[in-house]
Amino acid sequence: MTHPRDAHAPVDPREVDLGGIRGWLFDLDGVLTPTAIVHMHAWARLFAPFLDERGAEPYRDADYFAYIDGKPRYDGVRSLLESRGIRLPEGEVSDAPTEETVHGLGNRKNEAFNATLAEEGVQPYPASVALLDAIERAGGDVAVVSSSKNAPAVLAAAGIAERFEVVVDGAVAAREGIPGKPAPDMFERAAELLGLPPEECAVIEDAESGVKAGASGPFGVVVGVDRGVGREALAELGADVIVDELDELIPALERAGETSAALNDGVDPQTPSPTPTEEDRA
Ligand SMILES: O=P(O)(O)OC[C@H]1O[C@@H](O)[C@H](O)[C@@H](O)[C@@H]1O
Repeated sequence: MTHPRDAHAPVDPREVDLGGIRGWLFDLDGVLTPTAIVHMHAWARLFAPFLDERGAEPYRDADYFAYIDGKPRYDGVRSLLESRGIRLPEGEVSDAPTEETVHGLGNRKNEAFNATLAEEGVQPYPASVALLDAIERAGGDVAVVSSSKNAPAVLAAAGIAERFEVVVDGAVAAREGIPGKPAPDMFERAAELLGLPPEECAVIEDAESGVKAGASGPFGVVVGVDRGVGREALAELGADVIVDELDELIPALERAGETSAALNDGVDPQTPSPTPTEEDRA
């Protein structure tokens, strides 16, 4: 599938035009908190022995990025099983973690995830908090858009829950029947809840499925955060700008604020200030 962003080479984070952006739609795991790695390890704890017992091709970290990262829980299970040609009964959400069903396996992984979260806790990425602070100073709106049904628990554990009035997570998507990533719908719903057109919102994502979701919607800008997917892949998927850490966007955000303040004052920000006259100095 092609989409309008395919043709664009990513712009430098210092050069990106954030002038029209009023809303910021943040993925959670791997963007605000280093929990992508907790999810990744929990999936490995599920699938390494599971595939081994079946004599299937062994589980590798690359499988996480290709089939699971960013997708709703049971979609991740289905996608990985499909990659190995394994079919299991769907089962029910209420299945015990010991059941050999799609839902049982997903619930087994969820136990592993919650055990690690409880044991180790979680701290947000400092550079992501720095960007949140800068957005707050600039008067922007923020939302979390996460496939995870554990998003509220992760936000609370990281101490950043109160920063977000809008959270569109896996539970909200299931309740409202919103298609999960890589569809753009969860991000569009978050923009709607912020009361902003998607064109005035930035999508911030680290996962393939999430960048695809951003690039296939009408969002103002798609920011790819490289936490392992790789710059080249993020660019191919349609990221407009790629960063290692989110504080790299702060200069562009501050410049956009100065530009709009100058425009509001009727001053062309491109025009250098006139040389002060003797009168000015007096
Ligand atoms: O199982 P949960 O917590 O609802 O999360 C679903 C998915 O949420 C995403 O945010 C993670 O990137 C995935 O790794 C995870 O599988």
